[in-house]
Amino acid sequence: MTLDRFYPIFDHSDWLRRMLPLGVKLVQLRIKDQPPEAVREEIALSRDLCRAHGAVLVVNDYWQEAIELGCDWLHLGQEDLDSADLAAIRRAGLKLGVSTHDDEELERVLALAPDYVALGPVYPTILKKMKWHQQGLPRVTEWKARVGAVPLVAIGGMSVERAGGVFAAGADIVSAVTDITLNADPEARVREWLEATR
Ligand SMILES: Cc1ncc(COP(=O)(O)OP(=O)(O)O)c(N)n1
Ligand SMILES: Cc1nc(C(=O)O)sc1CCOP(=O)(O)O
Ligand SMILES: [Mg+2]
Repeated sequence: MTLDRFYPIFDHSDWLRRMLPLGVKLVQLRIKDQPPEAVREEIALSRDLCRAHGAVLVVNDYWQEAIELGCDWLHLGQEDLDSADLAAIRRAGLKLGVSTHDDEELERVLALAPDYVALGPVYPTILKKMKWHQQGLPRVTEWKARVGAVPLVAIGGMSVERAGGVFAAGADIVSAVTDITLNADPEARVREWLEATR
C-alpha cells in the first residue's frame, strides 16, 4: 500500500471531521494528557471517520487501544517502544511507523522492520521541546539512503513552502501540525497542502 505524501497530525477527532472531506488520506491522531475514556472515544471516532472517507488513520502512542479498537496503523517513538508489546502489535496486524532522531535510534528501528520511518525535527518545531534543534535537508538525504524502500516521513517545522525541498532531499511523506492548526484558515491551508503534494 502506498501512503499519501501529505500526513497531517491532529489532537482531536473534530479536526478530522473538518479535514477529511477536503481529501486528506493519511492522518495521525496524537492525543496527549486526556483521561482514558476520552482517549478511547477519540480513537474510535477517528477510526470510523477515516474509514468513511477512505483515509488511513495512524494512532499515536496508544498501542493497546489501537489493537482493542481494531485500528490499522500505529506510530511509536523511542520511549514508546521501550514499553510496547511489539509481538502483540504485529499479531494484531497493525502497521507500525516509528520516530528517529539519530543514528542509534535508526539502527534500533530498522531491526524492527517498520512500515515507515520518521525523521525529525527537520526544521525547528514549536510544538514540543526537543533535544534536537534541526536535522536539516542533508540528513533527510542520508536517512533515505539508509532506509531504502521503507517510506521516509519528514517532520518538524514543515510548511507548504518547505515541502518541495524536503521531497527533493529524499522524503516520501511530509508531516505537519502547527502549519495547519495555527493557521488563520486551516481548511485553506490543507487545500494548499493537497495541491502541493498531489
Ligand atoms: C510522523 C511522526 N513522527 C514523529 C512523531 C513523534 O513521536 P514521539 O517521538 O513518540 O513523540 P510524541 O508525538 O508521542 O510526543 C510522531 N508523533 N509522528
Ligand atoms: C510530534 C513531533 N515529533 C517530532 C520529531 O522530530 O519526532 S517533531 C514534532 C512536531 C511537529 O510539529 P510541527 O509540524 O508543528 O513542527
Ligand atoms: Mg510517542
